[in-house]
Amino acid sequence: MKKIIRDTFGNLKLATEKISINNGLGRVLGTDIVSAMNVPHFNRSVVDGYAVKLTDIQGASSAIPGFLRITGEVDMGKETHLLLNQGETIYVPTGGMVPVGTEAMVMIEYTEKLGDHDLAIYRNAGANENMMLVGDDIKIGEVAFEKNHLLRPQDIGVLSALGYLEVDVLKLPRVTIISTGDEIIRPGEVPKPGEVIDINTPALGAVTQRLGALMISMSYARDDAGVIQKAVEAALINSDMVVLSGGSSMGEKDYTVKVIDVLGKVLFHGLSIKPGKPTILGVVDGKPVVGLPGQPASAIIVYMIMLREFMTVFYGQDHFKYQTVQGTLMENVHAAPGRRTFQTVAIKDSDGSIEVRPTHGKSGMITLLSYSDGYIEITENEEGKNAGNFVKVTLF
Ligand SMILES: Nc1nc2c(c(=O)[nH]1)N[C@H]1C(S)=C(S)[C@@H](COP(=O)(O)OP(=O)(O)OC[C@H]3O[C@@H](n4cnc5c(N)ncnc54)[C@H](O)[C@@H]3O)O[C@H]1N2
Ligand code: MOO
Repeated sequence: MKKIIRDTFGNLKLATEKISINNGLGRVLGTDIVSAMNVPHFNRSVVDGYAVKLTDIQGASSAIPGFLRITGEVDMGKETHLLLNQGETIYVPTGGMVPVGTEAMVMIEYTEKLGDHDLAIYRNAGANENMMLVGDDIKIGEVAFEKNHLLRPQDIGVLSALGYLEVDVLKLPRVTIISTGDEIIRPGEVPKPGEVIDINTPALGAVTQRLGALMISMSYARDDAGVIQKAVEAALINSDMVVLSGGSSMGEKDYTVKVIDVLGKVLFHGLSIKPGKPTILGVVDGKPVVGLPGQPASAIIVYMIMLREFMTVFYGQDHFKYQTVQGTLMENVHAAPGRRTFQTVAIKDSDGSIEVRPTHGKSGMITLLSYSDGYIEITENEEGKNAGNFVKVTLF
């Protein structure tokens, strides 16, 4: 699946848009960010203390202090034109600009004022100690971030330090989710026997959001090839990806694969995974059209796995790694032979060691996922896992 997604859609490019850096959290950079300035752009003190020449306090200690003449004080936030000469010292507050000639800063607690103009210093210092020099943080011309970098809170801080108010980011991939099925009714409606309140659209929308994409629309289609085809065509106008829920199997009224076949090309119908065997992937107008199994737990798990691959393609980087924890399996787990099994599990922290227990239920049960914390993967070549095995859990 990974390979087919990368080979077919590897060239899909998202347009960029300019946004305020204050809305940048979780967005992906559309350009390299090259620093147009040095940060800091003046030599500054990182302590409240006194500017010194190294030789003036060489060998100074609590027993034998160095004595210096105080010739001035730097004002916070102002440029200083003071000059530090041999035998002199100048007070500089934390963050203040250090005078030309300063070789180190000594913290105020290692000094003692003797009258208004004399200072005893009770320790020595190394070159540039307690100072931040021009460009120490970021140098002019330096690439602060490369294109496709995912912005975290600290990165927003870097952008602000570099003078950015706005930044170019990749547009969020737009996804339309279409739930198919004659039995599906909208959330909020009261189901008659045989009808089912839609679970998948809201849940898949939330997966979309969590993975950094945008659900632009959700719609419903009856089990009718013409209706589904029209819904897909309409969705493709404004979407980067279309997701159909239900109708992926072999039933008489399972039209997803037929519709993709008419509009474009079916890349695969069926994956050797459990759950999610009947999953479909197609391409229409160069865009992915995904057919998810209708069973809610299957649809959600398969979508989490597939969308992550698509986001890697869209954003050019694997930003959306799911978190994993390792723990000890507490019960034997059997796998479907020849299929990669995604076994849902619950985890419990027992005195610092993680206990992993399989959760059981039918893939039509949405609570199977809500009382699970994640899943373990059992490869197609394994028959299962045994109690006592150390396993990796991918968290939901
Ligand atoms: N003869 C076979 N039958 C089935 C097979 C098979 O290989 N041969 N595979 C089974 C597996 S596995 C799955 S998964 C399902 C997939 O079926 P579809 O993708 O065609 O989905 P539907 O038939 O439309 O629905 C299945 C089930 O899920 C409920 N559903 C559908 N959409 C929603 C929704 N939006 N919200 C809540 N629930 C939904 C639907 O009512 C059905 O109960 O096929 C098996 N059958
Ligand atoms: O493979 Mo279906 O997706 O078991 O529920």
